[in-house]
This record gives sequence, structure tokens and C-alpha cells, in this order.
Amino acid sequence: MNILDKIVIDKRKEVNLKKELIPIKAYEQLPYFGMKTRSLSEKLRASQTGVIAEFKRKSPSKSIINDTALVEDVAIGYENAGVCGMSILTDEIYFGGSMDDLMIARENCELPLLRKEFIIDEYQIIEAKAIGADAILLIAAILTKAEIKQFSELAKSLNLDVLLEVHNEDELHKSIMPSLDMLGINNRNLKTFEVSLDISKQLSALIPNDFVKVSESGISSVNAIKELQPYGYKGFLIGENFMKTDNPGASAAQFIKDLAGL
Ligand SMILES: O=P(O)(O)OC[C@@H](O)[C@@H](O)c1c[nH]c2ccccc12
Repeated sequence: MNILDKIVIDKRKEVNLKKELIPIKAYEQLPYFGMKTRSLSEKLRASQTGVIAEFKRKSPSKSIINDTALVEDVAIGYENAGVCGMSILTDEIYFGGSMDDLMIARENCELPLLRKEFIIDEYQIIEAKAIGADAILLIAAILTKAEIKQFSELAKSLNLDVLLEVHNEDELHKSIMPSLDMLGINNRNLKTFEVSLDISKQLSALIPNDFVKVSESGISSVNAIKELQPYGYKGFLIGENFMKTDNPGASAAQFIKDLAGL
């Protein structure tokens, strides 16, 4: 069994347990539920740099990346750096994240926040809205076409932006639908952890222009972004390159200065 299958099995157990403990109605009472969201896709369309900076403590491919940075400091640092949005892992077991991380980031910045999670149930989308997320990630590799439609339409009904992530052509063809805002190409194979920016280059022409194109993972230099921009990418999801430093916000600020040629 590959790591992605394992993550999904554990996620299903986690969501089923949560459903018993916290009825979804409870989330609908939380303050953020009715609040206006910030559009990550619109910020990317308008941006010349398009950096979505991630808060990630660890991953299955890299055990620990950063287990000392405080999410509130990183959120403030990323906002001061001028990123377009912040991605926050809320999976605990494999990525060391939590929903608390997203709530704390929400209290400390006005950036559009992307809940980075293995979404397999509508429950997690309601949660995302209730804790202050502005966007959710849907991963084509673990969802059927029908689920992508169901989940993205629910997200849109809650004014959440949707980033749909694919890693190959089959996943892309399964996913194209009007209820998506951004189409992400994950340069990392979530089963083998192999990373190649060529994935973004190979698949870019297949992404309809209706969507904001986002390249994700393995981006560690300004040159990589300058290589991808001619392929139509407007968003660049970067985690480890910033999180591996002792000041992710400062690292992002320098990166954006270099990218903008300042
Ligand atoms: O740390 P990197 O190589 O810059 O990658 C960031 C982000 O793209 C990556 O964390 C990611 C993209 N899609 C995912 C899905 C699940 C977990 C993690 C991810």
C-alpha cells in the first residue's frame, strides 16, 4: 500500500470519529462561518509574483522541516513579505499541522488562507469555512469526478475558493469543471515523492485558460518561477524552501524582492 492510500484510510477514520464527537451544526455557529472570504484566485490573477507560501512542519518525504517556527510569526512574516496567500497544512499525523494552526494564522493576518488537507468528506469543507479558511485544496488523486463536483460546489456555496490539484493528464481530464477556481499541478508525486518541474511544463497546455494555473512543490529558486511563468502559471506554492530556514517570513521577503527584480 502506498503512502497516499494510507493517509486516506487514516483520514477517513479521523473524519468518522470527528463526526461522532462534533456535529457539523456546531461549526455553523462559529464566527467565521458567515464571514466574507478573501479571494486567493483573484489575488493571484492580479499579482506579478504569485507566491503562495506554506506553513509545514514536516512531511512524509522529509521528516522534520521546521518544528520551532510559530505559526503566528510565520503568518505575520509572510504577510509582510507580500505573498498572495498562505497555505496551512492541517493534517497532524503526517505533516505535523492542525486546525489550530489555521485559526491562529487567521487571527494574525489578512492573507487569503488555503486549508491544505486531504479532503475526502464534506465535513472537512464546513470545518475549513468555520475556522477561517478562504480556500480549500482538492486532490484529484484521491477523489472521483463526482466527489470533485460535489465538494467544489459545496465550497463555492460557502464562498471558498477551490484549488484542484493534479499530477498527471488523467487526473486533469477528470477534474475540469466550472466549480473550480485554480488548477494546481503538483510537481511531486504524492506516492513516490519524486519531484520534477517538467510535470508543470508538460501539463500546462492542457489547462483551460478559465482557471488560474498554479505550480506546486519543488520550487526553490526565482529562476524556477521565471521558467514556469511563460507556461501561463500565475501561482507558485512554496513550502520547504521557506520553512527550512530559521525565519520563513524573511526568506519569503527576500525571494519576492529577487523575483520582482528589486
Ligand atoms: O515543500 P514544497 O516542495 O515547496 O511543496 C509545497 C506544497 O506544494 C506541498 O506541501 C503540497 C502540494 N500538494 C500537497 C498535498 C498534500 C500535502 C502537501 C502538498
